[in-house]
Amino acid sequence: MTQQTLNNFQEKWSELADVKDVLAARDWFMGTSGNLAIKVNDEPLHFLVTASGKDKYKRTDEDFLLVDEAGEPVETTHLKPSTETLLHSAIYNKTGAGCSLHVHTVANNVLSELYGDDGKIDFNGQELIKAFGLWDENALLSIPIIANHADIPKLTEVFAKHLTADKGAVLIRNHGITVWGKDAFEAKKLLEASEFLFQYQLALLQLK
Ligand SMILES: CSCCC(=O)C(=O)COP(=O)(O)O
Ligand SMILES: [Zn+2]
Repeated sequence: MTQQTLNNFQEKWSELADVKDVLAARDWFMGTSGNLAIKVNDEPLHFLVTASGKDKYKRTDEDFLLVDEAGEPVETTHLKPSTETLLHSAIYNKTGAGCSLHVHTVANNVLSELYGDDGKIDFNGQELIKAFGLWDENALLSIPIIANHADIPKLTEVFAKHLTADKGAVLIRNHGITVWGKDAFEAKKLLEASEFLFQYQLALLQLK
């Protein structure tokens, strides 16, 4: 590893660890759920992904491991990449994204079930859709909802159909949300904006 590669690796590790701490403070990793990834190198494609099954509320030296474009560890390790690494691989293989985040929350699960049969949930007239770059007064943010296939290659195949832009979000029914953006800042912004919109919609439905 050259000094530059090492510096980049450490920088990306620390960026992802900082995002993980903020999401943990929001209590978005219940029961070891969730996984996070950040691209470290384009060619060959290498990205850091959370190790599977860890308590993501803790910060340790074994939180992430480096994997290749197929989601396989780059070096021999006792750590297992996230069971959902293939979703992150698909993001980096099909888009120009640099960071991808997946969390399970009560709000995203309840809404994915309520709107699951529609295959999407729409938001308009909401200030926070601007986080997705939608600034027009009549702009519509439509977040796709896909079935939660237990078979991860199958889930990835369905998920990958929605990887049509360098930033976006997909809800997996009764499972969670995956967002991606050009870097950690953008991915975190999209995740927070999505969760704000979900919490708002849930609160509104409860008042009706
Ligand atoms: C215990 S949560 C079920 C698996 C899951 O959906 C998830 O997000 C966490 O899996 P990982 O292998 O990334 O820890
Ligand atoms: Zn999950």
